[in-house]
Amino acid sequence: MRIAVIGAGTIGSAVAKALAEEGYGVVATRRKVEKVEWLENYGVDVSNDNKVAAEKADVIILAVKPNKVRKVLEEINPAVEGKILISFAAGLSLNFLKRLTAAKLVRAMPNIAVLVKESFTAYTADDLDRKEIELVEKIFRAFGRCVRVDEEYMDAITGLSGSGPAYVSVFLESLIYGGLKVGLPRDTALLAAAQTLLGTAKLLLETNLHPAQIRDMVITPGGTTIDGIFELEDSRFRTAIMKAVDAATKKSKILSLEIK
Ligand SMILES: NC(=O)C1=CN([C@@H]2O[C@H](COP(=O)(O)OP(=O)(O)OC[C@H]3O[C@@H](n4cnc5c(N)ncnc54)[C@H](O)[C@@H]3O)[C@@H](O)[C@H]2O)C=CC1
Ligand SMILES: O=C(O)[C@@H]1CCC=N1
Repeated sequence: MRIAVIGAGTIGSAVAKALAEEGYGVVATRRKVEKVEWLENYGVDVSNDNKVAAEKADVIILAVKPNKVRKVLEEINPAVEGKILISFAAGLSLNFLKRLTAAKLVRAMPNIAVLVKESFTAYTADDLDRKEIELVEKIFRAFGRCVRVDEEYMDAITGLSGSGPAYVSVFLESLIYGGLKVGLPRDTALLAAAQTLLGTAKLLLETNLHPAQIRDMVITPGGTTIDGIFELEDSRFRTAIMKAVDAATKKSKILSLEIK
């Protein structure tokens, strides 16, 4: 099984590395190939020839920015005809992609936690049989969890889990700042914030507890936490997060309209 990752930038190079570590034969392409030579240390072949990379691959992962997709597909067609092509491009629908290629299309949205093999990857596909879906899911599971969704949810997934690590990082940074404000050493504040996030996520995933239940377990009546929660509510923290997901989802919905 040979996989070509076309466009080894931030997400593409993370995926190429993860797949090579899981034993796949991987070629990663980028125009300035010297910027991805470090991937060779992980067993990834690197190239600036998209066409040859696609020709030699069984599965193609397209990890260029949405506005480069048309140009790259013009270049790698017909080498991808009938092969599985997984697009990571935000906002580009299966129908949009179908007009550009005769590959068997998968529209997928991973996130940057690919780097530690903890991505949440949602995907949608129309034309793949059961064996091909199994193959695609095996690829996604090499760098985290995956879920198949109806295409109508892909923009919302983009706004939530695709962009999510950025929001969570802002939250983490804010927790760290809070720790610094009340006098914690930097390294202690960072570890306290990150481990608290990790532990809470694990608690949620490993039990059937709803976040509201976890919140209530932490709030001792008349204790310390409720004073912190009061400030979050007063600052409309939840509204801010909901607005972030909503805005990124809307952007995903209009992205393909902006692309010629
Ligand atoms: N960064 C992220 O966390 C996520 C990004 N995505 C999607 O992945 C795609 C890439 O995003 P990023 O990695 O953030 O962008 P990026 O800009 O870091 O990576 C794109 C790479 O493609 C390369 N490239 C451009 N034209 C090329 C060509 N003709 N041939 C070969 N390589 C070419 C660029 O040099 C660049 O290294 C986008 O479509 C984005 O929507 C999806 C999920 C998460
Ligand atoms: O910001 C972006 O457009 C990409 C898609 C999801 C995460 N990064």
